[in-house]
Amino acid sequence: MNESRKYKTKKQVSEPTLKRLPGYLYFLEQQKEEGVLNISAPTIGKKLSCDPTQVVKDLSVTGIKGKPRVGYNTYELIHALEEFLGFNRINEAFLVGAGNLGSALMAYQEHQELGLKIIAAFDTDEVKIGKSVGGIHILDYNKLFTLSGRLNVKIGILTTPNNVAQDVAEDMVNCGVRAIWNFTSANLDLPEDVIVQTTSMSSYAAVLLRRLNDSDK
Ligand SMILES: NC(=O)c1ccc[n+]([C@@H]2O[C@H](COP(=O)([O-])OP(=O)(O)OC[C@H]3O[C@@H](n4cnc5c(N)ncnc54)[C@H](O)[C@@H]3O)[C@@H](O)[C@H]2O)c1
Repeated sequence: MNESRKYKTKKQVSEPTLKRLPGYLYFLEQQKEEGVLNISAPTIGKKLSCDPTQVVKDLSVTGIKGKPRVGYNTYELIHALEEFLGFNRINEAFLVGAGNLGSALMAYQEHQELGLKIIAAFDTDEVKIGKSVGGIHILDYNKLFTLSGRLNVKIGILTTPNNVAQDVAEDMVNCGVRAIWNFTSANLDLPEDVIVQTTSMSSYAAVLLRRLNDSDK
């Protein structure tokens, strides 16, 4: 890869673009498996229902440019996307709240392919403490404070009940966490420099149901 190539800083990249990038990567990996060496923006756009101009704009964040009549080199683009998204680095994460959803996330090892590795889970429930799910130990929540100093983990996954989410999130931040993947419905109030990504299944369900309802009219 060209060492002089400069990535745009992620702050300049819009959230819709960032959300589309993993989809491009997934599609390109499929194409690589099928032996496709070069691929054009219109081909990518057609498959992913995206305007080719938008595809070119999105992929430009990696610093890779397609060649006229040839397109992108599949391998080069995959590598650049992985590097841009941080998928080829392993980022360690804590999970707090090893209940139904937390356990499902712990058992879902494919997160590692996205560069995210849950190294420990914490819970207050004595029945769960000491057990493990997907090879990940569930530890006493009180140990979060002592262990975080040693482990220097920057990512926290929040899967507690909503009513304790704010307190737990504040604890995570006090333990050095800089980015929280929030699965609760709580609207977290945290310092501005903390990155919070909320995955609210209820809002996705609301959009789905509303669209279904509209399409029936
Ligand atoms: N289960 C789902 O499919 C689902 C879907 C969407 C959203 N959510 C959201 O995810 C969150 C968890 O849901 P769930 O169904 O897994 O609940 P759950 O009750 O099964 O799990 C919550 C876990 O958090 C632990 N916990 C409670 N207080 C704690 C604290 N102060 N510190 C550390 N751990 C604590 C509990 O012991 C329990 O193990 C909720 O906010 C819920 O709204 C769940």
